[in-house]
Amino acid sequence: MKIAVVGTGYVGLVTGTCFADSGNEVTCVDINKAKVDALNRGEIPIYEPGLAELVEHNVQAKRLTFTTDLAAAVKPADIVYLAVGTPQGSDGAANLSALWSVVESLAPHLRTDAVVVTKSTVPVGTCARITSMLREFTGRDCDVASNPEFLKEGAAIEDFMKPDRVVVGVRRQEVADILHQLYEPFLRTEKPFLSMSPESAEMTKYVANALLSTKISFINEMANLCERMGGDINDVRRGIGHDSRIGFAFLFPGVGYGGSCFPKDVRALEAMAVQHGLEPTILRAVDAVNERQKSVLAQKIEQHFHGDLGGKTIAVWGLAFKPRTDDIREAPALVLIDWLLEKGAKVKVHDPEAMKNVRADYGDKLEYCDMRMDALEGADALCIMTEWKDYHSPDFAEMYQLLKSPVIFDGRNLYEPDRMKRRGYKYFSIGRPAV
Ligand SMILES: NC(=O)C1=CN([C@@H]2O[C@H](COP(=O)(O)OP(=O)(O)OC[C@H]3O[C@@H](n4cnc5c(N)ncnc54)[C@H](O)[C@@H]3O)[C@@H](O)[C@H]2O)C=CC1
Ligand SMILES: O=C(O)[C@H]1O[C@H](OP(=O)(O)OP(=O)(O)OC[C@H]2O[C@@H](n3ccc(=O)[nH]c3=O)[C@H](O)[C@@H]2O)[C@H](O)[C@@H](O)[C@@H]1O
Repeated sequence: MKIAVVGTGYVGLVTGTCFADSGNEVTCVDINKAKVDALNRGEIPIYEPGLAELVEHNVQAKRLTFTTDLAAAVKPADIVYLAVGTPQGSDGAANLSALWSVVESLAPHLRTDAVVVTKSTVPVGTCARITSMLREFTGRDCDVASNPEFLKEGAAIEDFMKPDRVVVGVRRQEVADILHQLYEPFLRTEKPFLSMSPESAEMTKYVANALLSTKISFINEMANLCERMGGDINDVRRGIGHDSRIGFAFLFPGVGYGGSCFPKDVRALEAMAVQHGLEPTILRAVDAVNERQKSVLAQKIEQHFHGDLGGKTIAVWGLAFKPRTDDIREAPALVLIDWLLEKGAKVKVHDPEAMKNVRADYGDKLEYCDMRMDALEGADALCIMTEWKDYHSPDFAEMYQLLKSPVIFDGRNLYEPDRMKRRGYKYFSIGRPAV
């Protein structure tokens, strides 16, 4: 099939590349010329494991191209995927301005039998609105479908190639058949292809992200409670997770969820509820708990240093909102760093992939260390904000020598408190006793 993917960000680039890899002819379109030029030079604008190799392979096979020319990409396309950003607007609802502008621009170039598919996360009713916009612009009924994406950054290729399920929202069975054919190569392990109305598909995406966010906020609240009552959330996590009704996934306590999706999607769903006259009690609580959780390490640091951080040097390991990505959108590490700078601390940072993005925002306000151990030299404490594999088994004796005082604030519970105590550290983590 000939496919146009509009919006070549995390989702658009992965979607386009994976569809090209399964034999389709894909043109990825973006409004950002610098990004398209970079892709045409063979440079990948984001860090996502395995993506660079897959892009290169499919470009060489002449199945994957990049352009800023929307008309040229749309004209021959059997399917036009929309994967532009849908960021949070000032009122909390999703801002769909990029999407509307794309729909208007592509309408004159759409083949009469083409299918337009939303891959972006869009509020319930968006497919219906695109359908009426296209009717207005083209004078005919066009097929518009929803196909929400469930990939995780850092595992995007794997998630796309081996999805737990594929969800499509369609008005006609013929459109479901076309999308089923497109996805068949990815469903060979008998994973379900679920066809429903566009409204249900759009809602499915928000409900999935909201439920995952709820699990995280729930375990974080329980972790904070454990700490005050003398329990250990790790033991509690194990204690509940073996119950097959509960399970272990997404119940790791930490410094709050970040990223470009959970925070905005919870708020967008909240906004939809309010628009429809429903009080989103749980969603508001999930968001509020998460905002509070981003400052739990700051509270521990403040207490330890008796509120005086002026002249102190703090090392921060992990800047990305999660491991295996360079994405720093809504990263909890940045909330901590802003607070440390405000308190007058000197901040030394390390991250395996995200330092370039942080440097673009913070410039010389921070000291950037290419090696994780360099960040520790002369530091009064180390804060761990992202659970990169690089931080799981460091040389604790060497760290002890490098740090000015052996104090660790671990926002991801990477180490065993008792062992840290034996190694001579003062060790604070989430939902476990400080030692
Ligand atoms: N990042 C993720 O892991 C996931 C994101 N999503 C959803 O996918 C959508 C896209 O997210 P990301 O890829 O992360 O966003 P992104 O910000 O990385 O990429 C969006 C791209 O769209 C381009 N764009 C904006 N206006 C355009 C226009 N008029 N014409 C052509 N291109 C245009 C931008 O230049 C940018 O390259 C969002 O709705 C998001 O909620 C869904 C699942 C996972
Ligand atoms: O809509 C989206 O954009 C995507 O959002 C999330 O994916 P992503 O944000 O890339 O990463 P996650 O692995 O879900 O992590 C999100 C945040 O939750 C945090 N988290 C995750 C799991 C956990 O147990 N505890 C926890 O604090 C992570 O540290 C991270 O900050 C969802 O997992 C994807 O299914 C979805 O497609």
